[in-house]
Amino acid sequence: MPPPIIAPSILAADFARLAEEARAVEGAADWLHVDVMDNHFVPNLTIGLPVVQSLIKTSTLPFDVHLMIEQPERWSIGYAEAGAYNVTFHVEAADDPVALAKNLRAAGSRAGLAIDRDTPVEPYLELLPHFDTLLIMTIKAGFGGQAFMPELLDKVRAARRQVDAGHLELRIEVDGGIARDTIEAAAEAGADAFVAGTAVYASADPAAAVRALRQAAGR
Ligand SMILES: O=C(CO)[C@@H](O)[C@H](O)COP(=O)(O)O
Repeated sequence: MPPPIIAPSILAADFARLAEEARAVEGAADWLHVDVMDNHFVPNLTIGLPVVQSLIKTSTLPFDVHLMIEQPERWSIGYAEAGAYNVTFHVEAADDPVALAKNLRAAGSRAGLAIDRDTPVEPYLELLPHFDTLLIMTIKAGFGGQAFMPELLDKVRAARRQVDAGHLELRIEVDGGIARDTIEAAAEAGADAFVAGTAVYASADPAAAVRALRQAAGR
């Protein structure tokens, strides 16, 4: 497996200082994870395209945009055109996930498929060749600071088997409750990209927290 990706989630950052908070993990993090929520797909509201368009200009980090929104077809391409490295939408919200993945790639970003807590992964494994990342929620999407759910790692194991059997170039990303005491189990299950909000931004030294997570991932 390739070296782990550590992606701090700005959901746990100070929203009045987003550019500074992004800079605080430059040099330590691999990607910056940006949670977009619309208060419909999930019962929470964060930021949208105009904020991401501005924030992306202030950072050297690749942006890993996680759309927790209805109608991802309407908004996804705008994030790709804004320069996002990876744009992930939820399978539960998309009408035609493969068509949207193709459109994202054509617009210049990587394409990610997200699976929420209550959605099985098996029906979607055959779609993986069309994607660059598979984001498996290890909580219910919507809020940071929730407890990691180890029982959801069975989905990671199933995805890892599929990725390895098909020799796919796809990152398996986990999101929710990832911290120094949970990241190793996620890595052992087969995840190779890790989103962490609270574990990074509740720390007095976010860059050091990222380095500690990388070490705890064990690879
Ligand atoms: O997508 C989400 C929440 O829906 C996550 O990205 C959270 O932001 C992760 O936060 P922590 O669980 O690490 O605090």
